[in-house]
Amino acid sequence: MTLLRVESLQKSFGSLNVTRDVTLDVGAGEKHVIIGPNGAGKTSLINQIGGQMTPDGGRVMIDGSDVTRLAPEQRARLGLARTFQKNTLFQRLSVFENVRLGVQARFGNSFDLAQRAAARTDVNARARDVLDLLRLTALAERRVASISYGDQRQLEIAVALAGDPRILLLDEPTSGLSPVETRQLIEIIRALPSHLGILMIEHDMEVVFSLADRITVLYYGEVLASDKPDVVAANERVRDVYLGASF
Ligand SMILES: Nc1ncnc2c1ncn2[C@@H]1O[C@H](COP(=O)(O)OP(=O)(O)OP(=O)(O)O)[C@@H](O)[C@H]1O
Repeated sequence: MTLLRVESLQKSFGSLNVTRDVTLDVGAGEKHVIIGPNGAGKTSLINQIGGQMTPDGGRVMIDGSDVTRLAPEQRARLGLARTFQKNTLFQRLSVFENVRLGVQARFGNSFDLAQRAAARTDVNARARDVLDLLRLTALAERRVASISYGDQRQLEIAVALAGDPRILLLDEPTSGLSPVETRQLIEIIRALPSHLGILMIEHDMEVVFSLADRITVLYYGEVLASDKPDVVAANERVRDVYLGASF
């Protein structure tokens, strides 16, 4: 089942075409990885899907609904969540409080006043479950500023997952991580709920090929290939312009 579909997306900054007729989709349970050289337009694409950037043409569909003109919060209500390249955590709050805010951002206002006490229990329970999923339970009471950079990157994913999304966009989740932290994150991403559709940007080829069900290669804003990992790895143009001789 297709959860996310991008159709003929176009975006230019003056004469620079950062997104050129990009079409791709992400199904339930699929891990779809976007690769491409620096400046290929990967983050611009994710920003248009997340609603942080408005495309000039084409459509973004979530579960069949056209969300191209919707604000990020409205897309979040339809089940889309994302992380950013830069850290967006509240450094002075605890790990637990950050995740709880993530739960409240999605569900907080919809709880009935008379159900406040029960709702608080639900929010806390949900936050605890998400911390568990991301293996952060032992750090729950620590202030974010006091935990490692690698744990903060995991926490960003926890916050994104707090609202129980159906589609998760990850912008270079392993950037800046050590090899050990990277391997741990691969395991965590593998163990995320099986119904979740994931679209992620990644540079580390070990991560790409150990996680991806499908790979889309962007080159100067255009889709060069979009297929299963072995097919993409064997694609001559992809090897010429990006992967090189080692793959
Ligand atoms: N708001 C903007 N205004 C003008 N140019 C922009 C803007 N955002 C991005 N660009 C340009 O669009 C091109 C694509 O940038 P983008 O960040 O999407 O690429 P990327 O593939 O994510 O790169 P990287 O791998 O380095 O993160 C770059 O040349 C960038 O300078």
